[in-house]
Amino acid sequence: MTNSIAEVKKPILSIKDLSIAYDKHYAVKNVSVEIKKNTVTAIMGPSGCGKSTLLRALNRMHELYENITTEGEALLNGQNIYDISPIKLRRHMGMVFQRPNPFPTMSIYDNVIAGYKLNGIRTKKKERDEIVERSLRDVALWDEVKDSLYKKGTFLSGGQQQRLCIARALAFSPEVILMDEPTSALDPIATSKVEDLLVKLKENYTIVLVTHNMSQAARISDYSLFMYLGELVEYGKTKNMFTNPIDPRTEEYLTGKFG
Ligand SMILES: Nc1ncnc2c1ncn2[C@@H]1O[C@H](COP(=O)(O)OP(=O)(O)OP(=O)(O)O)[C@@H](O)[C@H]1O
Repeated sequence: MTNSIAEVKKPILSIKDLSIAYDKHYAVKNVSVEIKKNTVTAIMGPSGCGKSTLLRALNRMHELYENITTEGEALLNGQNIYDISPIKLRRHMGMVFQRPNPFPTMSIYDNVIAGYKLNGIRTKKKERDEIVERSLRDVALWDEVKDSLYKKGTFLSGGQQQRLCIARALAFSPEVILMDEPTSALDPIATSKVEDLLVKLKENYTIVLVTHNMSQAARISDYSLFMYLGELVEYGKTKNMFTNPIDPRTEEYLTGKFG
């Protein structure tokens, strides 16, 4: 069900009849939705409703597992993500996880540039320096770490580590950043910094954010999806969904009746 609003922004990602099953159990069922460019879109819903499964499918993370089947399609700028190699796709669609996970043996600098190194992409030192500075500036971390770039990433606070992981995702200048509860392991101050950052980043990127935190979705997302038992129950402008949900299940969830 879609909130009836004049849609002005262009879709960057079109998900069509996407279903994902673990063995024979469907965790995501026939989801179709268009994610608009330069927005923050929140995926909400009670535990186990398929939020992370849907997000991971967009980055083709399920293919490594034989028991997981994916049906339907997802188009990035009109191109089927299954027609792009996973490595190339991940340059266009970065991923940030729940727990900050900088590579523990690498310096801050090497963490930011890790995607290039791990994929064997050769770059000149000057170019690498520029990518590292740009990415760290984008996450408002440059001033905090510019004098300690060669210290280990794990020396940073939890919130700084998460911003470092976002910088690592930004190093390839992706179009879309997929985020799976990126603030759930952070304290309120670090959470608020990451939220401010996401609102700024949407000027240049499109953000798809799985969150358990309804007030976070209300604060920073432009559009929201509400999922229940693997189905997309409702999609629309966050403001409309929170003030005037269409489906009774959305209303029950938003008013804390379950989840
Ligand atoms: N690797 C897996 N193997 C089998 N079943 C899985 C696997 N991962 C998830 N599931 C099942 O798929 C369903 C959806 O899980 P998923 O993690 O996508 O939900 P979620 O909405 O992200 O939950 P949460 O909010 O608790 O993280 C659940 O029933 C879950 O048990």
